[in-house]
Amino acid sequence: MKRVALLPEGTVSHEALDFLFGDEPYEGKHYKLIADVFRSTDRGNSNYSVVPVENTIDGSVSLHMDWLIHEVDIPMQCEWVYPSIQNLIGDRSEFLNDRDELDFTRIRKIMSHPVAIPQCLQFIRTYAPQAELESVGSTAEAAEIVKKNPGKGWAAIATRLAAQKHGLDLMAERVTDHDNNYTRFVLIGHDPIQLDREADHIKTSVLVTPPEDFAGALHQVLSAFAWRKLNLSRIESRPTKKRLGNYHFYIDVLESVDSALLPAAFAEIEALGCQVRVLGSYPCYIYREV
Ligand SMILES: O=C(O)C(=O)C[C@]1(C(=O)O)C=C[C@@H](O)C=C1
Repeated sequence: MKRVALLPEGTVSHEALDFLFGDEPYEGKHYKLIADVFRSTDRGNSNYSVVPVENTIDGSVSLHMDWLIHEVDIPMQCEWVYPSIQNLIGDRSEFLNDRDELDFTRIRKIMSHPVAIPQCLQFIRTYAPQAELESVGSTAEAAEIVKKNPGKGWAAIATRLAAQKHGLDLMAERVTDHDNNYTRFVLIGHDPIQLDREADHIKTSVLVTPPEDFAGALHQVLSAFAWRKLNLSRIESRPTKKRLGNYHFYIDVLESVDSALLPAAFAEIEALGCQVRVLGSYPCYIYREV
């Protein structure tokens, strides 16, 4: 059975992995910190790691992108998109007013994952503007901390699954600023994965590093894709971390690396003096409501 490293039980990552695997059994290896999720596959303790890379509201998860680029060299084997449904959870009896109604202005602190808090900022500013905000390793860890600290006026932004697991109340459901809130996940591992579902498309992720002080670098790199009519679905600049103002271009192309066009585009980019590192060429699955 495949061993899959991921954040704790009850996280969005956990819900998303269950969706991806469907009826296919897997052994989940849960870690509190994303760093350990990466290390697990890197050290051979797991076959795959689940990595959230982008969110509709908060954008790129830069910490995770940087782990992919700088800390490990593990290929991406598939990508999928899954809804990030966040809720305000806690012990409702702590937040009742004299009329026995929930009053979120009584909340002292709201905890969650640093990517989940910005997804719910309008809700927090409207209903609990006084609450201190604290980031922890995952949405499920926030729920666990709230459960272990009764009577302190703490609440968590987390999944329905985390509320169930930790015996907390769903005080407000679906509190993200937009309903269309999705997270893009990638599964990284050394072996390709076969899943019993049809891919929506194939994508190749590549990291292009231009030489220093290369005028027009981005324009020339993009033109190698453009004139071949290769469709890019994402492009980001990430710091090389070597010198301020030096960047890698992280690029997603909607094409397989096995096509004739893509290797030719890479050869053209290399001929410009840029380094090209393929991070993976993999199937993508889009979530559909059942
Ligand atoms: O904390 C969780 O529940 C996670 O699975 C992590 C994570 C992320 O890292 O982006 C995943 C999706 C959510 O949008 C918020 C947090």
